[in-house]
Amino acid sequence: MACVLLLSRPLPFSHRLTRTSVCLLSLLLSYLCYCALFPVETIMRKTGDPTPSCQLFLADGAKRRLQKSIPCALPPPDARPSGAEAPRAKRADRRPPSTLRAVGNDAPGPPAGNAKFGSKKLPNAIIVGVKKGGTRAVLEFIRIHPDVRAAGTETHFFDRNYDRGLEWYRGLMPRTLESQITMEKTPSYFVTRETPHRISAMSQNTKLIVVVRDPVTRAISDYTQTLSKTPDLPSFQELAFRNQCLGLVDTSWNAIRIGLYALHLENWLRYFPLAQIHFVSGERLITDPAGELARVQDFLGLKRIVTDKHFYFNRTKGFPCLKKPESSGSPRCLGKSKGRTHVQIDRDAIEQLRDFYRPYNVKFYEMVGHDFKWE
Ligand SMILES: Nc1ncnc2c1ncn2[C@@H]1O[C@H](COP(=O)(O)OS(=O)(=O)O)[C@@H](OP(=O)(O)O)[C@H]1O
Repeated sequence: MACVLLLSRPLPFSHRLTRTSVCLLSLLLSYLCYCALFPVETIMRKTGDPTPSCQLFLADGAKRRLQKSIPCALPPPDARPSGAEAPRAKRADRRPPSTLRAVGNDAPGPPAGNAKFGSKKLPNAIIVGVKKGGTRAVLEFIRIHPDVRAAGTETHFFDRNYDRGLEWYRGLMPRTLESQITMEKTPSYFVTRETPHRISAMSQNTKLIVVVRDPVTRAISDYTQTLSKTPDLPSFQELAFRNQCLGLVDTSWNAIRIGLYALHLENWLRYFPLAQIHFVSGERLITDPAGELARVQDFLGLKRIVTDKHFYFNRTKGFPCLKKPESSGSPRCLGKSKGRTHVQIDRDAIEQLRDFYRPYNVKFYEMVGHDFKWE
């Protein structure tokens, strides 16, 4: 406008030059105003740019984890709940990375952050046993690793819910990014005959973790748990022996049967190579949780991120617990059902059970190539 008014009057050449400069200057000012009002980002979104950069909305840590999957690791359209918006459109999704590392408790739901990223996948690794071995401790300790996400509750898919199908099973899993491992734990799998075959039918590459513990202590732990729910239960000895004087052990009692590790393992080895099964010592898990977790991380091909810095020994509980996470919250011990005071069993019965299990234990040590020293 200013340009038009100035040019409408005849002026000398030098004045015309000045007017041209004024004109160019006003054009430049108009352009700058336009840029300020309509930034490039807005324009890209309006024109439907398909690859918005996630990095704009994520703090440093999350950026690093997402780098491999940029452009944005959105779930495929079919994996997103209907009507769900793309992550960047929602304020709630712009959570700090610390929430990705939320520590689970006894039977936790999925950590709050990261909820809309990634997709639900069938597990790459399963803690298959053994009951009362320390399976919850292993899952809760490994899931503080940023590259691990786990189903909080036991799914019992391969033993009790197999008829529901793999898609049902997948639906129970947390969302994961491509770089993350999906895990679950159901301790009864180890002693269920059909399970190895069914897991191998899902994927022959599934990594298996078995937390083993002295079968005598394990049986007493198992009995203590049942007794806490059924107070009028017969005595441990009555259940454990068909004839205690003759030292005849009742192997049909589940608390005894579960501890025959060598027999159960034979069944797994029909479907999986030994190298695909990792054995955690339930005893060392208590005395050296960081050492056991280092081996679990190596087995899963993970960087050793969970270390002794994450644990402290809680004297009141008598077990290792997780330290307070960097961000907030309080130290985390497992729930009351983990680390109970055991029912007192007389020494003779314990000795008889030790004699009974010895040959099975020796066979188990030979099979796995490791002496767990249960004496
Ligand atoms: N850090 C820590 N805190 C608490 N408890 C721990 C821990 N590490 C291992 N354990 C041992 O875990 C035993 C329970 O095993 P599981 O989690 O496999 O039990 S269950 O099968 O899921 O019911 C539980 O057995 P009990 O002591 O007999 O209760 C514990 O000995």
